[in-house]
Amino acid sequence: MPKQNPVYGRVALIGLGLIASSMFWAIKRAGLAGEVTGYARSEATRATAREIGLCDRVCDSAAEAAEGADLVVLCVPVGAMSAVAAEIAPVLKSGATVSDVGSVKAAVIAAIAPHIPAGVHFIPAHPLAGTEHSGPRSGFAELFDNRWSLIVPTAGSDAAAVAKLRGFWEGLGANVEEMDAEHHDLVLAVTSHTPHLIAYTMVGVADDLRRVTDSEVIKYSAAGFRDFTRIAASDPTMWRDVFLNNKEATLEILGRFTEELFALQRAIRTGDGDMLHDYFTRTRAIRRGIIEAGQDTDAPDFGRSKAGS
Ligand SMILES: NC(=O)C1=CN([C@@H]2O[C@H](COP(=O)(O)OP(=O)(O)OC[C@H]3O[C@@H](n4cnc5c(N)ncnc54)[C@H](O)[C@@H]3O)[C@@H](O)[C@H]2O)C=CC1
Ligand SMILES: O=C(O)C(=O)Cc1ccc(O)cc1
Repeated sequence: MPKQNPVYGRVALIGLGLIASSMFWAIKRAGLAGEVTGYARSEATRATAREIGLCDRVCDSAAEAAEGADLVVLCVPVGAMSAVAAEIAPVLKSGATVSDVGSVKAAVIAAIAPHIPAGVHFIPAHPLAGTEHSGPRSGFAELFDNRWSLIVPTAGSDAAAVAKLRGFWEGLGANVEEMDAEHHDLVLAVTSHTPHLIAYTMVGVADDLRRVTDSEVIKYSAAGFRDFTRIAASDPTMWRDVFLNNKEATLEILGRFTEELFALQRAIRTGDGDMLHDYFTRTRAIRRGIIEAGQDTDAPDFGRSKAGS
């Protein structure tokens, strides 16, 4: 029997993929809403949602799902946010909150904000939790447990509405912090966006090489490369939109990455073992710092016990 602790009367989830389906199961787990409506663009996704009981009511348009909702969460790829916001704008009820879960914030705010009518709160958010899977069957209630969810209030955001959204995300299991959009986009460019691009590149290089080495790249792939392939299996539409909409920060970090890579390349070519050793010692300390701060819930135990050696 789920706990009953409703924060909103009705919640509408637009775009029924990994994040929305995880939100739905977590909402039900904690009883955070009286009713959850949902909409996805494709008929097949709506049919799947109805089949698996994803949402109390699956609607045939975004406007139908959003009408009368107290909280509307846009869970579509970043590039689709503007069109969805325009579609729901006329039916939003006064006092409602519109939020989103997009991986980029400045561009998403610019895309959504112009459509938000007076009397409706707009409070962007971004859960830092996900997997390489997508679609309505990929979600699970525990996705946000003990993960960060960043709330990015816009100019003039209503404090009570922000506090309510914070309580909602905490009810979903997340730890909540507030951050401004530009800072968010730079931090995410370092911690998520550029690493994804590097994983895509590495798997692409291996794929080119596979033509030379036949199937050995797959057969003998070690843990590091397997991690890259997991990340590189992420949804192409979502990640295309992330890079097109967090251009400046990603290019800035990619520029720095390239400089470091050239420095390491030079050290290898010139046989500068000290440089390589110093560099890897510094990066190992960063990893250990993350584990000691308890910020890597997936880290195996040996990571902690060896941290002082
Ligand atoms: N996948 C991840 O690890 C994370 C994703 N995000 C963000 O969450 C959002 C959703 O991502 P996922 O749930 O992973 O994607 P997903 O691909 O699993 O689901 C997206 C859903 O939106 C629907 N959709 C696409 N365009 C639409 C439109 N114009 N109108 C209505 N529905 C539309 C798709 O049919 C699909 O059901 C994205 O903005 C992404 O940047 C945030 C945190 C983590
Ligand atoms: O699966 C992974 O490794 C992730 O990095 C998950 C993720 C992907 C996109 C986000 O905006 C936030 C988290």
